[in-house]
Amino acid sequence: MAETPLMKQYRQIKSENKDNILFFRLGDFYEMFFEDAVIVSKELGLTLTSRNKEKGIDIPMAGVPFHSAASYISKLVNKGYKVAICEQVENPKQAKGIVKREVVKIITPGTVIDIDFLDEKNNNYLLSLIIKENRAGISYLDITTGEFKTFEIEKTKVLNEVYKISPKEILIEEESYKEIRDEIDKFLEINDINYTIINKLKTSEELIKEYFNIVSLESFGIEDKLLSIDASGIILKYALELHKYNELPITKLSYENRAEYMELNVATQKNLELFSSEKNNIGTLVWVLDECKTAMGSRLLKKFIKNPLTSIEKIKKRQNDVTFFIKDIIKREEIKENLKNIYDIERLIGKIILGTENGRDLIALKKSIKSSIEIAAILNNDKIIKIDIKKLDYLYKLIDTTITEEPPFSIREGGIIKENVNLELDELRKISKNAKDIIIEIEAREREKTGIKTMKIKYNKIFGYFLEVTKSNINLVPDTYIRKQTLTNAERYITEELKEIENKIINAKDKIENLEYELFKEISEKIRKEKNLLQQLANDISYLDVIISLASVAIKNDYIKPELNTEYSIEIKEGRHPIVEKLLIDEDFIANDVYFDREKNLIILTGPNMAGKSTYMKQVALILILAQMGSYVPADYATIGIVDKIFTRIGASDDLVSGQSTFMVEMSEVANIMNNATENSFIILDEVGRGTSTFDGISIATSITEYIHNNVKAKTIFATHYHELTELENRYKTVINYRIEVKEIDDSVIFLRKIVKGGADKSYGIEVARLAGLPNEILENSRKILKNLEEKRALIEKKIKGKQLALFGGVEEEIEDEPERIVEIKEVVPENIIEIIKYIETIDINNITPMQAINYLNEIVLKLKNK
Ligand SMILES: Nc1ncnc2c1ncn2[C@@H]1O[C@H](COP(=O)(O)OP(=O)(O)OP(=O)(O)O)[C@@H](O)[C@H]1O
Repeated sequence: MAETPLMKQYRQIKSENKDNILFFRLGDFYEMFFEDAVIVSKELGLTLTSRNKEKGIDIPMAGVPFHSAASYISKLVNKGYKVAICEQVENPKQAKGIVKREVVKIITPGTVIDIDFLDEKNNNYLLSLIIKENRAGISYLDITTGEFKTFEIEKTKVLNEVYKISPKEILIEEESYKEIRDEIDKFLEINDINYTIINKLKTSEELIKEYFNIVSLESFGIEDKLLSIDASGIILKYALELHKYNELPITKLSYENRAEYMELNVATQKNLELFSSEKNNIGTLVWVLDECKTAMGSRLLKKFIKNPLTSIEKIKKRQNDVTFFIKDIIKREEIKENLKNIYDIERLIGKIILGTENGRDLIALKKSIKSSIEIAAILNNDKIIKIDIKKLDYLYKLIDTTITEEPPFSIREGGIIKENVNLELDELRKISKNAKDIIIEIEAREREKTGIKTMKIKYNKIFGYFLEVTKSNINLVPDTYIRKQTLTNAERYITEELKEIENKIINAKDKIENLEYELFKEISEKIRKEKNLLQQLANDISYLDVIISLASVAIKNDYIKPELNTEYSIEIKEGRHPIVEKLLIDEDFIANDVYFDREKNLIILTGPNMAGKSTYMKQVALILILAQMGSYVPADYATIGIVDKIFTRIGASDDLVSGQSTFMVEMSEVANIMNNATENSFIILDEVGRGTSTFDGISIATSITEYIHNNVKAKTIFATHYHELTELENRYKTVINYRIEVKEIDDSVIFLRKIVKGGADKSYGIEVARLAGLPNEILENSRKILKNLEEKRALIEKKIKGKQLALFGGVEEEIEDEPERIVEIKEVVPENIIEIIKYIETIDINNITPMQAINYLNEIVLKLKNK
């Protein structure tokens, strides 16, 4: 069979939407064909059918009903697909030939506007990226709230910033993509972010000016930021095209100076468990801090957490606001009650601008405005937020006097507009309301006239209103009645008068619906005019919500106000880990101090597995983040010199995904830290060097510590199993040893969780194994082996030390010209230690040089490898 006109139309539209799944409107359904049908049937579990054969081949087809399409679309978009919605754009009854169809919008993961399908506590960002030489321009937009920001940074920091923003979709300029393809491909895959490669715009500046109706970019502070201009142009064009140049809720573009925020790289953001990309945030910092009453507040709180400040004035402003609400319990609690009644104003105003609002949205807005006005009254002269009450009051009254309290979901149904708003509407309503009375009147009159006492006026969908007369009375029916239907016991008639009334009722209903729709849109338009005010209100309310949440959390968890300054030193007394302390059920959290100044800035932390080393280090980092975001902190006392960056090297969580060896990942992260940390940074190193053999590990750990001491000078905590590292305290003035105290009773250890001065002398691995439930037999055997090993090791160490043959430091210095030899000593796994010891013991250790010792070790390794 030849191609039908409909399929011809389909093909034409599909050819312009190759990258999108085409939802093709056919009556009450959206149909997908060919490849699209196969994809959606798989992704949405729809039945795959087929349409009349074309050239002898079945056309695969799948469809969803129009009224429930939104949830299907959102599922597809969440899976990363782009969906083009193709509608019938003329009335099928009036169409000559095939109905005209057009794509009216395209929905992509970063441009979803249907907020019912978005997570309310997370922004839905679209981000654009452009790179030139070693600089990058980034813009990001949440189309549901209108937030549109841009900044420029060094190219090396792109991924850190993108991870902070966590966009749903990225637009990457073509040349830029080529440049960073290797890094970004992996990153996008791991973090499940969709991307589109996009051409640079030649007219970014013009587009921005035209969209915002401004003559110069100066008002946005980006007149000389060429990369930002290009990145913003890309986003704006993309969003406008997808929404077919309808008005978007974007009212301004702001330039962000990223240097005002603490730098946190991707690994650090993950390691510190600030937030989770999942909905479930349990065990994260957000989980502890989020007592916000509004979704807007929760979204802003996440931004605070990801972006601790570095400017002391700005931190203090927030801190003072938190303090205000800690002190004024009455205002705090009263405002909280009001916040509970505030809806997502940010997204409501977005809907109004996009034209997707309904009556319920206006009622939600009204209630939110009412509570906001009450909040303003409670705050009175306390200048925490600056709301223009007069204008808000006008908007409140506008909605209150016009929109019914419980409007229907659809704005086409009527029942939205109150009485006394519009004369014509009231008249029409009267007609429709009176219709029933008129019908009753007619019934009475006709009974009287004909003498048929049992005659009734009834209604059904086919005939509308009709008169029903029982068979026994048929002879009394006048000629003017028009017979419509015969039943067993009765006849049904209509009259001219009844038809007339019926038309009036139907007409009135249509007119009411149309008029209500028009009036509704007029009211929306008036609200839309105040979008700047409402966006400002949304900002103020979210800020207030976050500040009050921080105050409530501080009180509930017994936090204190940290002192902040621009000095180098940090002192925290009785600090606690904000998350772990909340997760402990049977145990109390043991608080610990930390102290850094220029004289002592490098802590070597030893202690058994599971004693609490990671907890301690992370708690220091988290307290810094809390302090610099303006929050109170879990401690008894804290004075904090502001830090510019926090770095962490912890664990091996990413290794599985990236495909690199654990050691490689570890070393590249350490390299990144060494290259980027400044003396104002704070560094956590957990077990660095563990990814390779003991000997290499110790050498590398040692030289890292030395490098930090000599060059970086950042405040650092280095947790390690290598007690050998504790010797550095003797060599370097700024190094200080701490350990986590344990108490040994017979064969078991009790973790005291207290940090004390000095290094640990063993690692208690077997004890931890016992706690983990390893069978006794294995434990006993391990203890014997360990004892044996320790004796031999002590013996060898004595011999080696006697000849300045320490396995680090000394050796390193002597073989400096051949550093690669150290690296060769790999893969010496603990099980092989006995063999190594045996081998070493055959050597006359008193008569060899350090170089020879290294050579011997290499030989051993080779032997073991070849075994
Ligand atoms: N200060 C503390 N007070 C109470 N419990 C603590 C404290 N610190 C740690 N813990 C508990 O001990 C557990 C282990 O702590 P952590 O992971 O910090 O140990 P670790 O020394 O880093 O271990 P490993 O070396 O095996 O990584 C925590 O999950 C927590 O339950």
